[in-house]
Amino acid sequence: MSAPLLTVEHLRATVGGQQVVEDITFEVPATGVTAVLGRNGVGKSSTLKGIVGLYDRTGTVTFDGERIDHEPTHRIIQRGIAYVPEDREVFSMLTVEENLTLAARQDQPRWEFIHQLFPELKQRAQQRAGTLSGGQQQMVSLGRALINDNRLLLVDEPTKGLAPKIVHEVAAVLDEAARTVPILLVEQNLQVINRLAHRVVVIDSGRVVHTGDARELLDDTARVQQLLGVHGEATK
Ligand SMILES: Nc1ncnc2c1ncn2[C@@H]1O[C@H](COP(=O)(O)OP(=O)(O)OP(=O)(O)O)[C@@H](O)[C@H]1O
Repeated sequence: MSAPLLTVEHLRATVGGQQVVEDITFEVPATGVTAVLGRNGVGKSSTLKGIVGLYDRTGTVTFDGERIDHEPTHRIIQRGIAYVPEDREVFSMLTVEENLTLAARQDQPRWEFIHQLFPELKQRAQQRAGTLSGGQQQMVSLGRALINDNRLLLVDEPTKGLAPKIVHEVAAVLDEAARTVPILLVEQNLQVINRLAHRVVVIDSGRVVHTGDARELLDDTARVQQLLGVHGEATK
């Protein structure tokens, strides 16, 4: 693996006094998709929130050689780490275009890239985001991250609750985006992992229990069953 872009060491996170991440250590390379896997409630989302400072955390997080674990979230975002939350936070009363414009931090928002990735968002530019389908809102949410020239994307369960056809579309967008920016992806759908992920980090009870090549893990159905409690065929 080339030099990591993000290094997480002994990350521990708490929210409301409750410990939600025990002791997480892993690296994210500077290219490709690194998937965070694990059963429900093991601390995947909390790990992303700890990295971007949305939950109180201790431990060391290094981004491109610099410590970011004491920085506030807005400073981390300014460094070029985009965070796409699980619940598709869009401003429902604002239009698609307004949602995207508000997210643009840089002098030259990447409108062309966004419209190429999401032709539908161009057609629906004047529609209020709250009236979009779940899949379309997910596209807005991803668009809000991709409109900036970010250096790393943290994406939390982007296909959750979406119809299979839309899951496929979201995966296609992430696949395309991953050619331009590395992605740390929390995802439960193993077909999506199979399509996108190069490396995997498996969490159980707030700790990392496996890291390695995505294909190697997915080809080992017994190990998938052991680590994730799902049948290996779910990856096909
Ligand atoms: N804001 C919060 N308040 C209280 N408990 C929380 C909060 N966030 C997370 N937790 C708890 O921390 C644990 C880990 O949650 P987290 O959402 O990180 O897991 P996850 O692996 O992402 O799960 P899922 O796959 O179900 O989204 C769970 O027991 C959860 O209930």
